[in-house]
Amino acid sequence: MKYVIGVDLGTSAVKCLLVNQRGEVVRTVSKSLRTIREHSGWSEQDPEEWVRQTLAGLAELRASAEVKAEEIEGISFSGQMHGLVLLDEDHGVLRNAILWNDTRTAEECRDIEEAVGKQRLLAIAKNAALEGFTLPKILWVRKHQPEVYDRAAVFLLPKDYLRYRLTGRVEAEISDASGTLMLDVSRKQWSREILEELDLNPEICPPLTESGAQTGTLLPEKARATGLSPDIRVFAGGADNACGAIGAGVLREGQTMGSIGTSGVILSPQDRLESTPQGEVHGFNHARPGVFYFMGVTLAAGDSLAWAKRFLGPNQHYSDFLSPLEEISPGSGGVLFSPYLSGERTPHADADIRGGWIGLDASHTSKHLIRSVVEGITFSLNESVELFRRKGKNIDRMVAIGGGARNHAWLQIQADVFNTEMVTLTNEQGPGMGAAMLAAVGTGWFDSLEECTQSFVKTGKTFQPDPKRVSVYRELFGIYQDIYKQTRGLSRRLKGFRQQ
Ligand SMILES: Nc1ncnc2c1ncn2[C@@H]1O[C@H](COP(=O)(O)OP(=O)(O)O)[C@@H](O)[C@H]1O
Ligand SMILES: O=C(CO)[C@@H](O)[C@H](O)COP(=O)(O)O
Repeated sequence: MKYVIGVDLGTSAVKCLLVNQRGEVVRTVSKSLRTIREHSGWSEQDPEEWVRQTLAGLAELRASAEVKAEEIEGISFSGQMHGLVLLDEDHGVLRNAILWNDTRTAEECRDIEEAVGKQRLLAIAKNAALEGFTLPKILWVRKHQPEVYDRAAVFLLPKDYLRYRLTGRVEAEISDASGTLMLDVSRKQWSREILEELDLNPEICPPLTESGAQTGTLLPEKARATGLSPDIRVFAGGADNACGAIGAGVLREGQTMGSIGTSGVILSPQDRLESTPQGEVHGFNHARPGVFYFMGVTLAAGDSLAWAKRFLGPNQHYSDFLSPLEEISPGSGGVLFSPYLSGERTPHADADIRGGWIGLDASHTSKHLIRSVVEGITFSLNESVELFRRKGKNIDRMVAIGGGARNHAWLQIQADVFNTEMVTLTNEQGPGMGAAMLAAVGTGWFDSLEECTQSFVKTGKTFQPDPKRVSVYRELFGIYQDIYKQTRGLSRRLKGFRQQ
């Protein structure tokens, strides 16, 4: 039997999957990652920890599976998007990586809009200037840490850095590069225009590579450290959401994926990419060549649930913690939760908004709070679903992936709130599966991702919307939508009191 490995560098963990030629996941190893939050709105990780945990994960994967090193033919990567890793001339890391959910760069976003122009930015980069993207992070470092910036020779995105450390090759993969705000997304080239307007040296941008391209083999010392063959072929990989979509078989216009991981994502492929007038949804290059996708993001989706679990059920497994989903009725007894723990992206690109519960009374228990958190996360994602529908997309079937797809009661809530059929996968492994599929196609097992999908992607249970609950949720969603409008001013007034 032959095998490939998919590595997903997520936010909470790096996950390594060993997949055989039938698309069966033979082994998985997950190694947790620490996020550093020094100030409110900041979010960083240590790139060295990514490398250490990945090497440990790969070594464990190799040791626990009864396969010969030479049977593993390829490896590829998926990664959390947008994060900034700055390297010096010798490719040493200059500071902690600034992550996708770090919102310190509101000022730099306004600087970008002023220098490039909002409409021109949308025309080239297909996205509005948002705090999470890479370009404003580079400008923040230039402004606030000039001594670091002056030594910066090149930047890399998280999984591209990880791949560099395993292969020695410095390259930026296209689907991830489209999340930097520096790529001319249609042309698949770094945008000289954007870089020039912001007075950035184009050399800071690494050479580009396609998602399915081979980017070398493992460095001998990394092969020794992991027990893998130094001849294993390494393929570039993709942004985690692009890889999540590949793993879910979401490759074509007309299909939709709903992912609830640390963040929450609604993603739908596009043959052509016209930006929305104000960039309300993101537009990126898919890891399938020639295809793009629209995407809406809830910054703290699973993250909100994980936060609530820390004090409402720290020692419980998620299956027990989420038992109130079976016991409490839709609407959580009149309690609504807004999941703006890290600010928000879609549809309110607002770094200052903060979340909360509304409607509490003395009869409520922790069960109501837990259900309301799940409903609030789902309402927030429904804002993206509604935006897509307003853009003319027909969403009557959605493939569910990520941690949020592991709970049947939550999947039913998603079907009822989104008013769409929710489909699960029998071998759901998140973006790591998409990375493994890029390696499977790269090694020549299949002629195309479509062919690989037919053999690897297996759908499981489906959840149908219930018309009664759909109508209850429609009414609640209207109230939920008002929370943003009614609390925006309050969040701004509270800003000065946040932990700085
Ligand atoms: N069994 C479960 N049921 C429902 N939600 C879960 C479950 N396990 C994890 N989650 C949620 O999924 C999130 C992690 O999602 P995952 O896709 O594994 O991670 P990441 O975003 O880091 O790639 C957690 O924060 C949690 O909110
Ligand atoms: O910022 C985005 C997408 O624009 C996030 O989706 C990140 O890509 C992180 O993903 P997870 O760790 O939640 O998988």
